[in-house]
Amino acid sequence: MDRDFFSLGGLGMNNVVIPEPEPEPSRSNINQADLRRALEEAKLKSGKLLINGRIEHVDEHDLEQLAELGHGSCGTVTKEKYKSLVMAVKTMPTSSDSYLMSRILMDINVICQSFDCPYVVKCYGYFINDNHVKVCMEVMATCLDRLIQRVGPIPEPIIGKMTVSIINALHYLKTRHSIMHRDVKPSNILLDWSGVIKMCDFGIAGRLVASRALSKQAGCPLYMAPERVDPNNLEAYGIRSDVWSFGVTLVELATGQFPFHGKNDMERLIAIMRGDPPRLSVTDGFSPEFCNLVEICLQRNPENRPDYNQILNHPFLQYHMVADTNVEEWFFNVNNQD
Ligand SMILES: Nc1ncnc2c1ncn2[C@@H]1O[C@H](COP(=O)(O)OP(=O)(O)OP(=O)(O)O)[C@@H](O)[C@H]1O
Repeated sequence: MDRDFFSLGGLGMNNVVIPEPEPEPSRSNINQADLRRALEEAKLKSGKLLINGRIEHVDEHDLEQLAELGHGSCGTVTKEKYKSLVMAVKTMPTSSDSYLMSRILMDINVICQSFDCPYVVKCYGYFINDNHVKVCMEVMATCLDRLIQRVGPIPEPIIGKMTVSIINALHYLKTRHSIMHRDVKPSNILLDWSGVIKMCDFGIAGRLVASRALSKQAGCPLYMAPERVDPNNLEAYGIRSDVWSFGVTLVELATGQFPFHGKNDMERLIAIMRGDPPRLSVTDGFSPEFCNLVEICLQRNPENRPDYNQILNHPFLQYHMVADTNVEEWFFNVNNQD
């Protein structure tokens, strides 16, 4: 590792406040001076890639584009090569919109500062210019959203291993950086060819103040906890809202389907606010421990949901932490069955 790397605070921005991404109607709350300072700070580290433990100064034009990997609401992800290193590069247009810019800077900052967490996708560095921001990450094989679209429900032992990684990532973000992810869903969980699971996409992560976050609307509404969807609830919310999104994700992985039904998103949101939370059943072949974990995470009252320490100590996690499950082999087999 480059000697100066840790003293520089990794590639993240440690000395500035990044205004929290707050979608409409609170856009005007974004502090423009903080945003400018964060952007200037980020530009100082633009073009520095951490490769094999050393920082290299790289010209983005030396990256060779190989293939498209996917796209989301903020930009496109492509497979690109620099010398012999193949990376996943997320390109997002630089925006005069403060909300979008704070989202981009938050994403960069969290991913760069989390370089010491094995459950967060690794970042090599980034490029920022007046037109776009390119974040260079390790290449993963797929996100879990695409995986279930292709293979359907995922076997419980594989979900067990995924659960251990997801909760460790969320616990790390909370305890080390005092942030909550706020967008936990299958498309933000990635799997590599050796069966390693990591979280990505920290654009709308929220800083926790006294264990609570304030901006309400950030995140994909369909995975949001009822207390975040409810327009009449103006209370701040805590990590237990991410625990709900994690519970919804578990049911989707186990059944292969998004668990709230309706003809459109509005009907699905009403089902989230008013309907019974989804459950798994032992009669469908799931273990009692798995059914119980889903049940306690999908409690309508956030105070009845467990925190990360309680989830890490839950019998389902305790079992799968040490279980001899070969995710790599399972993934190899599903890739080669058709
Ligand atoms: N490091 C990576 N390696 C391989 N594929 C990736 C990587 N990061 C992202 N992808 C792919 O690119 C897609 C788009 O990612 P991105 O983070 O931009 O958006 P998203 O999370 O899918 O959607 P949204 O931004 O709307 O939440 C992902 O769904 C995933 O399939």
